[in-house]
Amino acid sequence: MPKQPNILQPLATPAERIRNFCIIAHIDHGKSTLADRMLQLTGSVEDRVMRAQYLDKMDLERERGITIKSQAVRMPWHVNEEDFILNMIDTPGHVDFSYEVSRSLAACEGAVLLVDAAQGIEAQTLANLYLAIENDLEIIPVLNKIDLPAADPERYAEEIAGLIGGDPEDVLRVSGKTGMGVEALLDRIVDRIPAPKGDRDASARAMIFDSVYDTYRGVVTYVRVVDGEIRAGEKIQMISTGANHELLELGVSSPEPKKAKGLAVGEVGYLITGVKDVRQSKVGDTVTNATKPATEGLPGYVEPKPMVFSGLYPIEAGDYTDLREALDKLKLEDAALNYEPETSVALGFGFRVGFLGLLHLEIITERLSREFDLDIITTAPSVTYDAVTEDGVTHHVTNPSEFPEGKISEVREPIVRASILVPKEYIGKVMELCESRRGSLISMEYLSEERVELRYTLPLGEIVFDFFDQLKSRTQGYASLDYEPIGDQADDLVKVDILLQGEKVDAFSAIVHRDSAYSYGTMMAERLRKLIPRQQFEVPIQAAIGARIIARETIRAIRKDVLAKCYGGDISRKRKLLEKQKEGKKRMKMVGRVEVPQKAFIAALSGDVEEKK
Ligand SMILES: Nc1nc2c(ncn2[C@@H]2O[C@H](COP(=O)(O)OP(=O)(O)OP(=O)(O)O)[C@@H](O)[C@H]2O)c(=O)[nH]1
Repeated sequence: MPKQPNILQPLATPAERIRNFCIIAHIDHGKSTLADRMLQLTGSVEDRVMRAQYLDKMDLERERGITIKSQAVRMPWHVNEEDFILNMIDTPGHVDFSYEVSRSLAACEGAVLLVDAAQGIEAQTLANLYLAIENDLEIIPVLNKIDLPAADPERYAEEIAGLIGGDPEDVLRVSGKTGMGVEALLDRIVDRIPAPKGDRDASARAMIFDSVYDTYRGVVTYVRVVDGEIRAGEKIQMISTGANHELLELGVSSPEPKKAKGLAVGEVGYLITGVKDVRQSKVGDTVTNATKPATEGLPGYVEPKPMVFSGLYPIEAGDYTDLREALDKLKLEDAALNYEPETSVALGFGFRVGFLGLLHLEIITERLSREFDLDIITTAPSVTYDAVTEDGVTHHVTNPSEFPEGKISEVREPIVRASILVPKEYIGKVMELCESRRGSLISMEYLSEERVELRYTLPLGEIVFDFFDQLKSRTQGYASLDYEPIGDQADDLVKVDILLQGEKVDAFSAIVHRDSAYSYGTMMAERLRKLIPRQQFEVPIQAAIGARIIARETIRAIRKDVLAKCYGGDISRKRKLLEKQKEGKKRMKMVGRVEVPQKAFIAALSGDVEEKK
């Protein structure tokens, strides 16, 4: 008798036995813990080797408890006498990575909507739910953490049913921690989520939903096959660039990588082509067979676009080359990271770096310090402005110091639509904050008796700074925020320069609304007055819009004579003091005639200001 193909093996699994799903949840609602239980229950990971948050491979992720990179896992599940393959696609939870989230969702037919039974729906639950609905996914609502004493499943089941329709009784109740209800959830995934559909005889079309750089294996590209099949050993083509690549390895993660003969319609797996850089294998792109390429890519491909820019400078000038090398390395694994060299009077040689958002910035700077042991200073994050000069030319400004001089007819800035969820008693405080940041209210909607969703349009430049911290502190941590860019808009924006004895200090230039120009100018001038040591002459510190001075502080003159103290004393002590002064000078930057310790610049940027002695 011919041997039956084992349908649990890749390439042999018929599409109708596959279920592709993801888990969407707000941060900390227990996605990773639930994924761990699923791995255990399906026998994908033995109890012996199970460790908490198995799928969060990066140390930094585990420590911060956030998921940065999505991964896919293939798990067998047996129900009603039949074998199935469940592909769980992990999605990053944060707004900065929403494009990656949308691609992960597009690789699935269904989504488990996971909500903490003690917290209820939060902003990221909603944002991801909307994305899942846009992608036509079947939604399976689930309340998690029902083992918690504070859990209130009845109340939140109502809230969820009110949001997505259906019966509150239909909302599953599980505990990722104890494993309660998780088997029933796996059964329901098989039952409710549609099997993938595709044309097995067509040229291959597989969507890249993740691309990860691995030091040992090079770039590992995760794909979901939509049509046709990809076989090990063949040549593949990237549709966006037309580039052909040799397929060195193909396989599935179960969850450890396992080589396979191929991937057919509906399957999820990884490809290794030997490319060195994730830019050659971009999220959203379509992979096809090089010999019989599909003519059209799958819809939805977008180039990642940096939204927030900041200058990164080594604190020790000698670390510049190390910083460049570190950025070059990070770029291999991060297609959204962009940078170019930049010099600043105040901070020396560094880089202008583009990020997807603030969390992205934070992750990169933290990795530079932890993994590369670099001490760096970042300038205040800024967005991209379009400044139109009177001659009709548009200047794309990612660094305030590049803002064009002379008459400007219009300045446009990026705008986002923000959704903020808060308990109703904080509505007033949130509105106050949004209004102080030039927000305009679009709508206000009660999700339940307690909770409200406020929608605002806000300039991105107003929220990149400390908006989230402000929001949290005004609502005792209860508010959650999500936003998406919706284009740009003109406003009365000006560049404020800070001058030391008439010389501009580039690192402190900022583009702000005219109404905030004065407060920005006085704040920076005051900080610098406190931080810069007295010189042998008087030093004016000014804030200016163009040629117009809007604020002024003065550092009074002093004659700093180090030798005065040892008048008549012994010569070796005098020499020592002179040496010491020379040492100190090395760390000084000259702005015109003014000597400024680099420390002062750093402190002024970070707001860490103590009055000098
Ligand atoms: N009591 C209880 N705690 C849980 C349960 N599931 C998760 N937790 C805890 O909730 C916290 C967050 O869980 P994670 O699994 O890290 O949450 P996550 O949603 O993956 O978080 P992100 O990756 O940051 O989005 C951890 O401290 C878990 O131990 C549960 O069912 N019951």
